[in-house]
Amino acid sequence: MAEPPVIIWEEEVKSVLRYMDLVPRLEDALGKFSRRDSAAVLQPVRTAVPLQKHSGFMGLMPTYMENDGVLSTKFVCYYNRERGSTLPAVQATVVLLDPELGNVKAVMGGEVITAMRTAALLMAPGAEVLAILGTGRQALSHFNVFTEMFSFKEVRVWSRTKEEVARFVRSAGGGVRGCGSAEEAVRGADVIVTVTRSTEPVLFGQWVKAGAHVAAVGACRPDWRELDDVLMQSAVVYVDSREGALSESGDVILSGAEVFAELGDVINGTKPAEREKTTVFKSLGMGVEDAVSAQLAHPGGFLDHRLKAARSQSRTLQVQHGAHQDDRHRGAVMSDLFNPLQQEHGDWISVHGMAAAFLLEYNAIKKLSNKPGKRLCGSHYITVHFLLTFWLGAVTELITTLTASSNTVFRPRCVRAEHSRTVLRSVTVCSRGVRSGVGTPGPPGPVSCNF
Ligand SMILES: NC(=O)C1=CN([C@@H]2O[C@H](COP(=O)(O)OP(=O)(O)OC[C@H]3O[C@@H](n4cnc5c(N)ncnc54)[C@H](OP(=O)(O)O)[C@@H]3O)[C@@H](O)[C@H]2O)C=CC1
Ligand SMILES: O=C(O)C1=NCCCC1
Repeated sequence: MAEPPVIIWEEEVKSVLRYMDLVPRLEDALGKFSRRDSAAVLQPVRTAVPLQKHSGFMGLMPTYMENDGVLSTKFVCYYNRERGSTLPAVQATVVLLDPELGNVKAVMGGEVITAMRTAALLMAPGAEVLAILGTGRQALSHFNVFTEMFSFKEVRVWSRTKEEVARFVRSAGGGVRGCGSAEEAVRGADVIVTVTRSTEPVLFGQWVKAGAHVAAVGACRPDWRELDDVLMQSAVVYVDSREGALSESGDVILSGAEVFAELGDVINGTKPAEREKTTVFKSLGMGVEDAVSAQLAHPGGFLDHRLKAARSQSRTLQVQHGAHQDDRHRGAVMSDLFNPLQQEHGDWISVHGMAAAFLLEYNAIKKLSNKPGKRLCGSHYITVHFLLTFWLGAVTELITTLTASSNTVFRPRCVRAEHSRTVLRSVTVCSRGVRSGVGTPGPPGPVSCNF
């Protein structure tokens, strides 16, 4: 008999999913999708069931990845809420099934998955000014991932409600300029993200700087728009799915714009990323993105130990978002990369490092004590003890991080840090300064467009 399904709540999904794990899987999934190999990805266009009475629809997003043994569907309810409503626009649930038996293996909250997988597709290396139109849930996830991955000189935000702009600026913790109009936000921006529930254009081509990249995330029905015809017809248009765009995107359908490529085509190298031109990525969201995200968070999957840890500890592990300081990018990438490495591999190396430290200390003290006429005691002992444990602790942590990130036999898969945080804690406190000197690793490769 099949096991009963596991329920994974939003908080747990949030605690296990990280961009560093998600980004390469999304990249792989989008590439597979665009090859149109039905054994790699089978994903029909979303079925939308109108919820007329509530100004919304329920989207069904099934996906089968035969080669990977992943079968899933997302149910997503989207509502065009009344202005000022505090109810969420998107509610989602992802169901993972066993493709052979057909039983449900897991049911998980789909809002974090939706927010993270949507934002993770949009990258913009080298851009200096980011403009976000909209201040809701997607606006925040896009702000988080963009500012984690890239160092913008300026971030501007606009939404039609002044108070919402002020709230967004406050919650972003500084470094964001609230704008009084969409035009003010957009003029001169290198990257523009539209994340509104608008059904009419909010972004006009005449405002958009030549060579800018637009990530258009809202307007997901065939008669809804966020971008005007001028922009759609003058830009090079990328989509996540051609079929999806031609049946669901008002911006594509009503403007008559030509779809140049799917993101997967760029990943596969069959179509170029036209970096010098004005580009639009029209995002609608795909089931395969939810499938790989859910597979990541699923028990028994790649992040199983994080899920177990999150469940067994009263506190949950945190998805690190950038500190709102000048070094936000560096800090966020550092913590995103090093915390998991340390969590996964740190104990084993730290325990050995501490043992080595004590051995060295023992030998040093023995040697000093054996010198004719010398006896090591009192303050001398404390000095030697402090210097050795402090600095060796710091060096141990450095070695931990570097070893865990290497691809050698010194990276045992069985190592899990959750067993003995107490051992790590002292070392971590000692070596915080040393850690920040390890050097900034590059951010994970852009999922896709790399515009
Ligand atoms: N492509 C994808 O994969 C996904 C797309 N989406 C889409 O992203 C968009 C944002 O979703 P989400 O952040 O969850 O929604 P929220 O309700 O949290 O935020 C919506 C934002 O849009 C603004 N807005 C609403 N109506 C208008 C309008 N007529 N003109 C200008 N601004 C408006 C709101 O401003 P105010 O506060 O003033 O109302 C608010 O800032 C939606 O269109 C949704 O369909 C969502 C998930 C995935
Ligand atoms: O892909 C998704 O998930 C969504 N896309 C469009 C709007 C609702 C959620």
